[in-house]
Amino acid sequence: MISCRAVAILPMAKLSFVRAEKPLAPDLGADRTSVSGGATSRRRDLVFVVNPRGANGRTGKEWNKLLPYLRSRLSSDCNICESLTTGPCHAIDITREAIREGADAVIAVGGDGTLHEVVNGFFWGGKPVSNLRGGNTRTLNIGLIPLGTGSDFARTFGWKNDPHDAIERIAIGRRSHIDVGVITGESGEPHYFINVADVHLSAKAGYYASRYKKFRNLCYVIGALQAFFGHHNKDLRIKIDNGDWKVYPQVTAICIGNGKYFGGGMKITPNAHPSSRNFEVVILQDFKWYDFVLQLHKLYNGTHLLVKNVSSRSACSIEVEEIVSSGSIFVQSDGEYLGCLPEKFSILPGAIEMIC
Ligand SMILES: Nc1ncnc2c1ncn2[C@@H]1O[C@H](COP(=O)(O)OP(=O)(O)OP(=O)(O)O)[C@@H](O)[C@H]1O
Repeated sequence: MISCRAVAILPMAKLSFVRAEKPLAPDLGADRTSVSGGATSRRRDLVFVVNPRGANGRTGKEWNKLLPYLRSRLSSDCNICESLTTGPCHAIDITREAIREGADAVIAVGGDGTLHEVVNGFFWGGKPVSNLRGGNTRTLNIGLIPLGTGSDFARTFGWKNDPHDAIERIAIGRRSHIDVGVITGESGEPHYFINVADVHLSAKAGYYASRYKKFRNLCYVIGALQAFFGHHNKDLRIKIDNGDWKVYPQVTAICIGNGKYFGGGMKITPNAHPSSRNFEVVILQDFKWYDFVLQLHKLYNGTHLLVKNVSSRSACSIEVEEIVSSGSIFVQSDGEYLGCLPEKFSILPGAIEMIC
């Protein structure tokens, strides 16, 4: 499995923007002004970044079925550009290029992994990517047509994996500022997440789950059980909101929620919300595999915070490191393997405007 962190630091010359194979409307750069209802309004330039391999290939099939409806619903007001990803991390490059070209919105079509890459495409070298065409007052939006296996980010907003609902949201165009998480490790190169970042067992579970996507949401339970083989809870040093370092004994997992759900519907950080301007940090300690099995239903309905050895608090930043470095404690962000500890997780309040 590839971590996008390495790819995100490639020089721009190596990146390529794949234009729509079948542009549905005039491409970016065409005349963008239309008159509707007697008032002059500019046509919005929407770039759809589609992962055809999402949900074990179902995303690509659904997208093809969706195109005629999408065209009929949106193309009277919007220029539509579709760009299919060709492999992991490609959505980052497409997004950056689209923003530089002056897109009004980049819409992720796929699962949380695709959304995660699109979010990372909004940034470059620690700063937001800007429109190179300049000279206008556009606001840049991110959108989502959730068509993944877990599609956990969408659950926080109560959105279903129903692309018609998503197209309706895009057509209406209501927007809201949401927070973005930023992760900085030893390399210093920032990496961004929008939903949940997590450490240790759950991150390892996500790593394994990605091999079983053909089993749909069951892949996360299979991944978690596999992750318990050879798993050891670890004493970790944690610093919250730039306070003092504290040792947390026998940590099973640390979950840093901007959104509420991960693992295909587990309500792991039930008090988190992407517009709250902070994370909910949930720490599980001293869990054995049978605790996981016995408490699984509580993880799904969010009542696990009442279980012994589970703690929760809100925070704007959290740093986590091993006491004795082994380089074996997994970190994942939005369900994507990122690397190993140490890492610092901080919130960027209201960093992105989302079509909600
Ligand atoms: N063309 C491609 N071929 C293979 N893999 C791709 C391609 N485009 C993107 N990917 C990778 O596919 C992975 C999964 O994508 P995505 O998140 O959309 O679907 P999912 O895993 O089924 O959904 P979820 O993350 O919500 O469970 C991402 O890690 C992404 O890097």
